Amino acid sequence: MVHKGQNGLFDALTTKGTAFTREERAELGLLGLLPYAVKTLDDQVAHTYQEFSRRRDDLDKHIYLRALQDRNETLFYRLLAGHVEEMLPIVYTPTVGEACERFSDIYRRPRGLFVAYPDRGRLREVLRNRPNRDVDVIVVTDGQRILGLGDQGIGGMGIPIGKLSLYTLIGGIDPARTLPVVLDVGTDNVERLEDPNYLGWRHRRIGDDEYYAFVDEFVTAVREELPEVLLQWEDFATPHALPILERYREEMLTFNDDIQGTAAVTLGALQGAARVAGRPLAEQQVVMLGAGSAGIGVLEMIRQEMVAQGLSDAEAAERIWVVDIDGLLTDDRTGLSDGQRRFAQPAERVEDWDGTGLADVVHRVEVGVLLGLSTAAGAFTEEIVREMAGKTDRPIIFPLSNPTSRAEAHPRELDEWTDGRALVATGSPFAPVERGGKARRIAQCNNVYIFPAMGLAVTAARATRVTDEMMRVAARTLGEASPALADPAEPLLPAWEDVPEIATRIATAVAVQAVKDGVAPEMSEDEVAEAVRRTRWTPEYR
Ligand SMILES: NC(=O)c1ccc[n+]([C@@H]2O[C@H](COP(=O)([O-])OP(=O)(O)OC[C@H]3O[C@@H](n4cnc5c(N)ncnc54)[C@H](O)[C@@H]3O)[C@@H](O)[C@H]2O)c1
Ligand SMILES: O=C(O)C[C@H](O)C(=O)O
Ligand SMILES: [Mn+2]
Repeated sequence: MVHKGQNGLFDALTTKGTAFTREERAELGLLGLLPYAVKTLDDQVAHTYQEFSRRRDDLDKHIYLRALQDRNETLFYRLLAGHVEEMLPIVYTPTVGEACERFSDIYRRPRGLFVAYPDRGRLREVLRNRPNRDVDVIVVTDGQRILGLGDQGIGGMGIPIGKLSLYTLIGGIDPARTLPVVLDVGTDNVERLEDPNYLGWRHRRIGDDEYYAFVDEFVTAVREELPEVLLQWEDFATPHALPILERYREEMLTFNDDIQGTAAVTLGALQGAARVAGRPLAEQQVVMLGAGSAGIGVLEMIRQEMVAQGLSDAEAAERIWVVDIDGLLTDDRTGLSDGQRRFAQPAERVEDWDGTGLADVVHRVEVGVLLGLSTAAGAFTEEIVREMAGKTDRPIIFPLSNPTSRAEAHPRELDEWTDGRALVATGSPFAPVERGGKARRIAQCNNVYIFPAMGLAVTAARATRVTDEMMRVAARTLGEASPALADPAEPLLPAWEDVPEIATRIATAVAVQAVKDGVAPEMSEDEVAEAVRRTRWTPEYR
């Protein structure tokens, strides 16, 4: 619906700005409110691209695009769609990390919901005030673990905004049906607390009892106001992430992207890598640096895959080695969570080792797959990588920590230290690596390959739960689209221009699985495909 007059001009979801025709201007009471010239959407795209290109640094570019999004969403998405590879790192990782750190400084206009602890008891009212009535997808964070940048308090809001932009760009979710949310439960980031510009509740983070009660009030309000919405949890600190997921996942349509989305994309990328390496996952020794919710989530899915390939639970666990800040996870360690304990090696297996750091593990184990979800920049050192490369023909090495400044290794180094034999995927985007005069694109193993498709799937299928099997199907469908399957010299994951198409494929397969799992109304495969097609929103003036 297009509003009349000034209001219509400033409604970002429906405005056409200078593209309102003479007739529309007359009909909508806009005569005189716009400069005379009438532009087309394509003219506007060309113009905004030119302006975008004039911004000096990436944060300026981010600010420019965010302002455009607040002004004219159709134009924003049309511009993005034509320049995905160039603009993804601007609206999303890594630049969104900086935008979160500087959120209060660069703040211009509100977007979504700021759900603050002092408003507890009134969250139903807060939810009712939401800017968009009908919502398909909520992304919510509490800002405590923003990428590998730690606690950003309210600044974490940049992440739900960025992720939802990709739900639309890649998954075709109507931007009028998205809702970014930040739970403002204080911050322990002293820099933010002392910053006069800080826009959040200036308070230390609340204790766990108050915290879980507040999350519960929020979830209750969401379920009352938007009973069918997909609620995606994002960038919660590990001690809260899994308890929250387990508390709500059987009761409503919800998933945790850092745990489940990351696992699915990693498994997808490993599918291509294992094929090129000529060795199935179940025959690999896997080493993970980092035992947070992301790392453990990935390993859970890897173990399930190894079991699907014929191993017992125990045999799979034997092949998985997890190293955290205190060294290898072993069963004599205290203070491990249940999730971590499932991957703890028997202490006697390592009793004659000199140490249990990453270098020791790589030295002792015939490691074929090395994964990093640790935030430990540079932790995959030359010595470690060279040692691993001596043990296997095609070492599979994924430095997955974000943003770029937290990556466990640079792909150029991995290429050099392994004479080009390493099969690499990174969490953040990196420039192509040159070898023998040829530039090779580096796959970005980031949950952005999964969550937009998941949103499209559950929206189209009207699913009521996100099952593990739906996540596995997403991983498998992505894995089958790996360019490396056809040509081992190609990247492990599809190119960005193909990703919206592949998201449709993933969404269709996931929606079919939702029906099979009994968490979506009965539909034939054709009906599912048609529902997915119909759900997809495209940026054009209507
Ligand atoms: N590529 C993706 O799609 C993706 C998805 C989710 C998370 N991530 C990234 O993964 C990282 C971790 O996320 P998380 O939520 O699990 O974080 P977390 O802080 O809970 O976990 C970090 C883990 O790494 C360990 N660690 C930290 N420093 C270390 C060091 N120097 N040596 C060895 N181990 C060390 C910690 O002990 C902990 O087990 C973040 O950088 C995040 O951006 C990437
Ligand atoms: O946000 C990203 O780029 C991926 C992931 O969700 C992360 O937390 O690092
Ligand atoms: Mn995340």
